[in-house]
Amino acid sequence: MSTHAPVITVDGPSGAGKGTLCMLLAEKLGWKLLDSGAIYRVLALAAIHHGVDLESEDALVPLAAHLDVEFIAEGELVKVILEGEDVSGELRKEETGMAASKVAALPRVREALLRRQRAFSEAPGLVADGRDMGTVVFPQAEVKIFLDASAEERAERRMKQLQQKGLDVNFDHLLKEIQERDHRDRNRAVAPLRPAADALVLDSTEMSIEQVTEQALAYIEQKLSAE
Ligand SMILES: Nc1ncnc2c1ncn2[C@@H]1O[C@H](COP(=O)(O)OP(=O)(O)OP(=O)(O)O)[C@@H](O)[C@H]1O
Ligand SMILES: Nc1ccn([C@@H]2O[C@H](COP(=O)(O)O)[C@@H](O)[C@H]2O)c(=O)n1
Repeated sequence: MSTHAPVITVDGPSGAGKGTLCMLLAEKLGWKLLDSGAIYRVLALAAIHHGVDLESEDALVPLAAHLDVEFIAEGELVKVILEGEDVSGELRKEETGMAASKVAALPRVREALLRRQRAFSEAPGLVADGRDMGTVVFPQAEVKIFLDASAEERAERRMKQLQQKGLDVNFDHLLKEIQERDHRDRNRAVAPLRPAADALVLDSTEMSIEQVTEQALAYIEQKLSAE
């Protein structure tokens, strides 16, 4: 007998705060967490390591279908092992995000990664972070949130995040990269970034992490108690 596990989806553009919110929600609810962006990032890294063209759908599909990756939770951090190698640092780089958005635009690549993402759903529940969690991967999700923020605010947040890691970054360059990735993610032919029709849209431009979490939790409580 299969047991139904509830799903909360959080979609939105890069730097809107999805990862931060999803981690807090998963911790608070004691639910599993899916960082679907990490899967696209791992695929992009596998392609780069094997010298595979990021636009060659024929070469990327078998790589996606046989990705040898392990996500190991270590407290608040997740160690990512690709083909036996720790790629956690490389995974979070801006250029890896850009490469991920190129492979993510290919329809058969997305198809090849669908089952792997759906397999994360298990009791007592799943919090899923991505671009198409509420529209394609978990259309039946009990709660859907679309977290947004202006591109300028997202570039500002990313700049602070990278500066905290000791990196020297340029705001205009970051903003341009964010806008380019937004454009690719929003305009691709398959699973474009957009809110599901039944999602709560939260614009976090002028909200703190605490305010976003509070509003999300209130909405989740309301939706789950109405089930
Ligand atoms: N409401 C907020 N106000 C200010 N800073 C925020 C807010 N939400 C998140 N941040 C900060 O912004 C940065 C980016 O957040 P996060 O990584 O959660 O975004 P994301 O949407 O998951 O991005 P990506 O899709 O690229 O992984 C982090 O440093 C985080 O602490
Ligand atoms: N459900 C998803 C998740 C991610 N992507 C693509 O991967 C890129 C990297 O995602 P991050 O959340 O880790 O920044 C992103 O720009 C998308 O192109 C996706 O298509 N679908």
